[in-house]
Amino acid sequence: MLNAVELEQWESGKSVNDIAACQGIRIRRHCRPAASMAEIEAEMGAPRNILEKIIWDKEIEVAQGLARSPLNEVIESAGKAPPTRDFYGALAAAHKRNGVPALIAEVKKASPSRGVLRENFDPVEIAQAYEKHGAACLSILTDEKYFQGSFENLQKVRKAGVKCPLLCKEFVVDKWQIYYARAMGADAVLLIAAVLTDLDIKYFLRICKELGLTALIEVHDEREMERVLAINGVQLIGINNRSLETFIVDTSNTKTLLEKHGDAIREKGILVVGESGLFTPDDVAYVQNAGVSAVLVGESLVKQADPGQAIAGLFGKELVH
Ligand SMILES: O=P(O)(O)OC[C@@H](O)[C@@H](O)c1c[nH]c2ccccc12
Repeated sequence: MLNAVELEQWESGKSVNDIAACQGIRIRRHCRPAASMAEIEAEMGAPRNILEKIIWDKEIEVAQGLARSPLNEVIESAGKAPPTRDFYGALAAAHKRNGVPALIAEVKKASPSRGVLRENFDPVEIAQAYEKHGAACLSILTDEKYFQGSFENLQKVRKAGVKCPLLCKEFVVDKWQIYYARAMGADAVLLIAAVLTDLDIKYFLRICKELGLTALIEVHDEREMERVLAINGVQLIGINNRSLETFIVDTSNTKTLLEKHGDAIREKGILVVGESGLFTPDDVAYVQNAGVSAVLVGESLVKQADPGQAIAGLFGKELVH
């Protein structure tokens, strides 16, 4: 059986990377999960940027995950997981209640651009502090190699009794990861438009719908925003102020993209999340005025001695549930 991507490739005679390039996607796939990185680089050259490097490692990691936990088993455990919590609904309600963008607080130990953000990192303690201080939802980094996260952290936070809906912050390239995230307790998954073709996004959205997961679709530029707005069934769009290819952070990115597309977004009832590089109440007000209903924040909270208390500092007031 061919999957949707393979079918399109077979019908058009184009490779996955040709199709992606036609959509303006710069990230290539090696599609050789059993090969060594040296062999892959001999064929394709070195990865062109950090995001491409992460994706190349992820393709190999997913193949290893599949070998350990076959797809049918993971689908079965996803089916047995307790029901999802409403990620979209929690953001909309918190925004209304507090009059400031709803907070998705990120459980983030490290990142490739900033290194280790917090020594003595206790994911459950941080998650509970965020929840106590009014975060609407939490984002749990699961990538191990570049962010020092884990699926175990996601599972631990869920099992510790945290009630906020949880976003699995992963570099999704394969449906196996979506079922796995659900099996580990996720209520939402991130899909990155810089990495995924339109067909990938549509296919993954169907799987999310079937599992009751919310998809947060991340865009960084005009082209990605246009692609995502042309896809039916999108509920949540994240505008990343940080380029995952260059690490450059620019909060005016949110403003520029919403000036152009805000009307279309509102018409469709899509909520926008302002992501990355937010440190002060002024930063939050700036993206709020640009039109976001929620913000995704990691570094500025996780770096403080008390990440829960840091929330009131970020918003200039206490948030309530
Ligand atoms: O730590 P910051 O600058 O507050 O950013 C949080 C979040 O936006 C960032 O971690 C992020 C946004 N999109 C991503 C995709 C993959 C990994 C990480 C991210």
